[in-house]
Amino acid sequence: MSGRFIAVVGPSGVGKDSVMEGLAETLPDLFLARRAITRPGEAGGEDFDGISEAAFLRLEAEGAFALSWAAHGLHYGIPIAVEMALAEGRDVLANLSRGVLTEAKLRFARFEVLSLTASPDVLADRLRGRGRETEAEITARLARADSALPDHIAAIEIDNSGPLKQTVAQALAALYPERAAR
Ligand SMILES: Nc1ncnc2c1ncn2[C@@H]1O[C@H](COP(=O)(O)OP(=O)(O)O)[C@@H](O)[C@H]1O
Ligand SMILES: O=P(O)(O)OC[C@H]1O[C@H](OP(=O)(O)OP(=O)(O)O)[C@H](O)[C@@H]1O
Repeated sequence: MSGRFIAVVGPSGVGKDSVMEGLAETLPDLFLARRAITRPGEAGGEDFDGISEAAFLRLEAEGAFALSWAAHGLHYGIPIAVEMALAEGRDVLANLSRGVLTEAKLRFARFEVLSLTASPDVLADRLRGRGRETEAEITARLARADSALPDHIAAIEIDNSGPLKQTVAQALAALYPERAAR
């Protein structure tokens, strides 16, 4: 059977990449989608492929991305390699924009959404602590923090205001209930 495409969504700074890494530590067989982003490669945070806008647009036109979108003045792409991992039966985790969920649901036969939340104060602290964005960029990211998921998208919702370990344990239990039963 093919793997599941698991979209991880939520406001900037909520902990999407941290939770994805925590899940992959426990389940090394998970495939973490490495995104192409038009952000300088040394920017820090998640492991991503930093490319120029011209390179991004060329790759996008060539069909190199399973999904692509623009946000925060940047372009983002999920490499087509995820299709191969799914075909091998591996579950794929990808940090997505909430705006691309409808398209993703149509594209992937087995599709799940992990929606992470945290209070505005926690988000602001985390973004400042991460230190990747300027104060103006942080303000812009906080302004879109409460955008909702589309109505027809069912999601596993987990609050990541507490310890990361707790969130990872909750996500594991929700995504892999058979593990908890063992
Ligand atoms: N549960 C948590 N408790 C404390 N800090 C966290 C937690 N989850 C994430 N962080 C920290 O918050 C910052 C933003 O996390 P990150 O995973 O980059 O979020 P996102 O990918 O959603 O923008 C990082 O510095 C990360 O280490
Ligand atoms: O439409 P939204 O749901 O608001 O999401 C917009 C973008 O924000 C996040 O990007 P990015 O990884 O650059 O930011 P983050 O690490 O701060 O979440 C997310 O992965 C999307 O690419």
